[in-house]
Formats: sequence, C-alpha cells, structure tokens
Amino acid sequence: MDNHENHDHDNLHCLFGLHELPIEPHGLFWQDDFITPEHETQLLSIFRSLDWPDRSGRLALHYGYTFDYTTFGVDPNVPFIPFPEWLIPLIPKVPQHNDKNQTSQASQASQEVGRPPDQVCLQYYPPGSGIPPHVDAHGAWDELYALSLGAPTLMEFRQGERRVEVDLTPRSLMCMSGDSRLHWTHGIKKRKTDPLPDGRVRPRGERWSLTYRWVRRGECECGDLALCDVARRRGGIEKEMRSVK
Ligand SMILES: O=C(O)CCC(=O)C(=O)O
Ligand SMILES: [Fe+2]
Repeated sequence: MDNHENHDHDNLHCLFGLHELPIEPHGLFWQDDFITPEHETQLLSIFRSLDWPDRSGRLALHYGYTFDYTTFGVDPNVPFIPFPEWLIPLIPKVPQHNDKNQTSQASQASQEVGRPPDQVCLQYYPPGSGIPPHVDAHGAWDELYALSLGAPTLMEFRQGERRVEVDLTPRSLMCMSGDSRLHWTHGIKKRKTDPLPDGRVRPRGERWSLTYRWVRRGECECGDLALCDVARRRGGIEKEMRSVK
C-alpha cells in the first residue's frame, strides 16, 4: 500500500485515543465524539436540574478536592466532594503521570486503570459569556482535559501578539499539554457571535464544559517567568499573574 496519504497522520502524536492537532500551539490533543449525541442530551437535562449559583455570567460547580493556593496542595479543610453518578462515565482514562516513585508494575497497573482526576469542574456559559485569557496555575496542576457540551464556541490561544482560535465543538475532548498548557494563554471572548474562518457568523448558544485536573507531582520546571507561578515564586516576582484557578 502506498503510505503517502498516511504520512501526515503518522507524524501526529497520539495520547490515549486523542491525536495532536497539527497547529501551534503544540501540545493540544483532541478526540471528537467522546460521547454520543443521545448521552449529551441526557446530560444537558441533568445539568439544567442542578443547583447552580444564582447570578449571571459563567457559573461553576466543583467536584473532588479543593486546591489551597497558600500551601500549594489539596486543602485538607475542605472534604472531597464525591463525583456524582453521571460524572463517572465522563472521566477520561488517563494513566498516572509525573509520579517518578512508582514501580513499573504499579505504573503498568495505573496505565490500565487510570488515575482519577483530583478535581473536576462543571462550568456553564450562558450565550455571550466567556473566560478571561489565563493559564491554569502550573504549580498546582498537571495537564488539563476539557469536555465540551452544548453549543460550539471559539477558544482563543494567545502568545504575545499571536492569536489562534480553536473551535470547541460539542462532545469533543481536548487535552492541553506542553506549549498549549504552559506557554500560551487560553480564553473565551465575551461576545454574542463567533466569526468563523469561512465568513459565517455563528450565534453563541448555551455551552457547558467539564474540566479535569490532576495535582502536579513535583514542581513545574518550565521556567516561564511570564506565565509560570513556580518560576515567578522562585524568581521573587510577587505580582499575581492572570490566573483563574
Ligand atoms: O470551558 C472550558 O472549556 C475551559 C475553561 C478553562 O479554561 C478553565 O476552567 O480553566
Ligand atoms: Fe483554563
């Protein structure tokens, strides 16, 4: 068989069923159709029945551990909030990472089972709402996974003057790792419509996302003084940077 057509595909990296998007920022991994449309419909009706904070704009509900930014660890004073039944099948099977102390046997076992995330956040974005450009704190968290549900919405990645839009399509699972996680910010503009590359203007609808976070084992060594809370702390740079978590 002529391998020509598969050539590009061969160069894409794969990560537990996700493939790396052939764009900059590097390190963005993707899987379409993480769940079926029927499953999504059921979930949206569950989400609508949850007890959300009573205010406008983006709303969030948290499950699992709460992170304490003064001790840079899990807050022992806030009990683990158990994952609800509907959440269990939505957890990506991600092998335990960044745990250098594991034996290879333990590592193999966790590759099969997967280490559950330490925190899961369900967010609701009413049409027109967004999230400011930020990096999720490097010191606290490892890679970040996000499942998108409901209306498609553009996310903007930024590095200096560079801007790259990624369409967060419903039922897709995205993993931010490497550059996309550490050296570019991400955010969703507050606006009623998204301009698409083909010239169409797409009205925003209701969007939900589930973000999955694993506490980082060991310190972040990326050294990015602009975006890394660890590098800034080590460098004695006090000023808080733009970080929502
Ligand atoms: O809604 C999303 O898909 C991502 C939200 C986000 O960036 C965050 O919660 O840190
Ligand atoms: Fe984020």
